Amino acid sequence: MACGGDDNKLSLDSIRDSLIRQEDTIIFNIIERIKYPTNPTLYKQPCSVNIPDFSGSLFQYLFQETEALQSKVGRYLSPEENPFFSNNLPDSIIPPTKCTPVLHPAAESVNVNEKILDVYINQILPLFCKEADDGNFATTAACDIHLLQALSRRIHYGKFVAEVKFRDCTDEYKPLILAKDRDALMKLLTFEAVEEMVKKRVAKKAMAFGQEVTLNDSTAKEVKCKVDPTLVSRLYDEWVMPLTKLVEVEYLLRRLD
Ligand SMILES: C=C(O[C@@H]1C=C(C(=O)O)C=C[C@H]1O)C(=O)O
Repeated sequence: MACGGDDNKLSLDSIRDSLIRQEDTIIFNIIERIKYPTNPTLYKQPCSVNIPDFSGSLFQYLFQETEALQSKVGRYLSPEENPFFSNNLPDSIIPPTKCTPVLHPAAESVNVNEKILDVYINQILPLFCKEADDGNFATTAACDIHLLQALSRRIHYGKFVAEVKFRDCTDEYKPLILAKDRDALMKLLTFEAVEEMVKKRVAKKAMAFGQEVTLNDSTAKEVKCKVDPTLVSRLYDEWVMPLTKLVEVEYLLRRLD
């Protein structure tokens, strides 16, 4: 999706297919993260160890350093990737690929990662994980980073969704953008039937991906699931879809700049 070239390739169906595939990544990453408890010490600011020139949490330190390294090898040249810590990110040593951009240039200024991080630490982790510290901080942070990057990619995909919706129905979107009418934009871009399907599908996937696989069916005990499917459905209902729609609105408001 990063490169355009042939505008006809950009369709709501192909973008929705990508969102469906991204569900798999998110659910597998949740299953990995919830092997560990919340580990609140990891997110405590300032952290208990002394890190020169750094006053944030151990998690922030690990995440910031991970992003800096990934930035050097071009991660944030992709319009699908949005950094959590954009201050002082090092330049890429890899040159950008030459392609026609799909998104309006103002897309770069839409970034809701601060909100994602806040909701993740304060609401999502306590919902999915046992409240405790087990000391596995580096491994837990590695799982967090994978999951947060997958959530961020999915949520910021709202920019592509909004671009296609705008191209498909420009006459309907234009007056609402000019009037800066957030509520009407939100209403126009919302497809409730699609959202209902998403909630049902992610619950079904959570059930399938979280199953214990045994070789001998006759000795299999009652089906145990590694992640509660209703929680995955709730994650999408309360945070993933609302934040995707927020990104859509923010992008559309800048679409005519
Ligand atoms: C992403 C879309 O826009 C909105 C957000 C959705 C989502 O985050 O899954 C689903 C339907 C729409 O209300 C879409 O139309 O597919």
